Amino acid sequence: MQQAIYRILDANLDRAREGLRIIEEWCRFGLNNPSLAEECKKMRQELAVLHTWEIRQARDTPSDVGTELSHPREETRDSIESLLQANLARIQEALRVLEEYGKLCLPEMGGVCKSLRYRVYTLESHLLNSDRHKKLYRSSLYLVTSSSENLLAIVDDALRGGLTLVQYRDKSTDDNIRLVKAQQLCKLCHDYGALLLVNDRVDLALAVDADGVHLGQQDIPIALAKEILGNHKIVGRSTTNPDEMQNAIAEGADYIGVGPVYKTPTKPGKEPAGLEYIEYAAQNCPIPWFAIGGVNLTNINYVVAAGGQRVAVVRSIMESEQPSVTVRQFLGCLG
Ligand SMILES: Cc1ncc(COP(=O)(O)OP(=O)(O)O)c(N)n1
Ligand SMILES: Cc1nc(C(=O)O)sc1CCOP(=O)(O)O
Ligand SMILES: [Mg+2]
Repeated sequence: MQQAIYRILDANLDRAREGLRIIEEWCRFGLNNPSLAEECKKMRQELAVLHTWEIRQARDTPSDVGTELSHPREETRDSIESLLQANLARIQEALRVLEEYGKLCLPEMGGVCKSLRYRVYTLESHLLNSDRHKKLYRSSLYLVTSSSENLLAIVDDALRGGLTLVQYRDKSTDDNIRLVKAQQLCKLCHDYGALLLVNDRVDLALAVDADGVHLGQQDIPIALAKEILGNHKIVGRSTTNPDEMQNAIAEGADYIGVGPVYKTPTKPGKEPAGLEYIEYAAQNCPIPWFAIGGVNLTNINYVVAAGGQRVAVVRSIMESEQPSVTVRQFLGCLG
């Protein structure tokens, strides 16, 4: 019995690791995307740790009745997409098997493989999904809104300046008005081909068919938000330190907020994480991340020097006399 389970684990650890290597090669040589390639490599390494001597010892290839079995569809691939799709599915299947059989004898394997499966879903979104994730990748400036009578006019002007990512953040308005504003913002952003995410509220994001939601540390699990919104939508998470970053990645976040970089009245009482955390993110974060908190046109060069390539701002744009000009200036600094 134990021997049979170890053989299953051995075969599926191999499948998952091979599948990841195939995806990694495309990220590295096809997309020239070092962060996605690094994420694949990290996942392979985590699986390698689980692939212990005892499990490898159980291998018995000559008596494996499955080595000759292959589906005709595995013999040909008609595009890179179908190759990626097939291998991502293979990795997900293998991780599911590892999760289930691992529970019988190696309890820690279940948890690790579950988290890896979420990360593979995120990888899949970045590689295959819609324009939405590509737009997220390409966005270097993220406007997080604050309450304003001129909300739509400010966002409109900022979009004219080239902004491609907006978060509707409104902590105090009544829900019936919030719903209307979220609808209006969603339409406005989509008219410009930009993305709209809703802060905190998965229900509002669902109701207006927004592109996703931004969740804080106290909000619901990312997997649940994706169950509600669909895996094709974007879910982001705020982080203030490396542990929160690693948890968000393990949970399958599509992007994270990294901050506060500086003390900011927009988020009173939240101690700055500083440029050190930006440097950490630059070295360690494989998914898109946005430096947030007190970032403006005067200090953005420090953020960029620390490795920040994307920033999220509230006041710098919401309080600007000319949002479109400010957007262009930010985009100029972010290259
Ligand atoms: C891009 C981005 N990063 C961080 C936050 C902050 O989220 P949270 O910690 O949930 O705080 P509130 O914004 O809800 O007050 C964010 N909104 N966006
Ligand atoms: C909404 C928010 N979240 C932060 C975090 O660090 O999680 S800092 C922040 C406020 C950012 O506003 P401004 O650009 O006006 O300083
Ligand atoms: Mg929040």
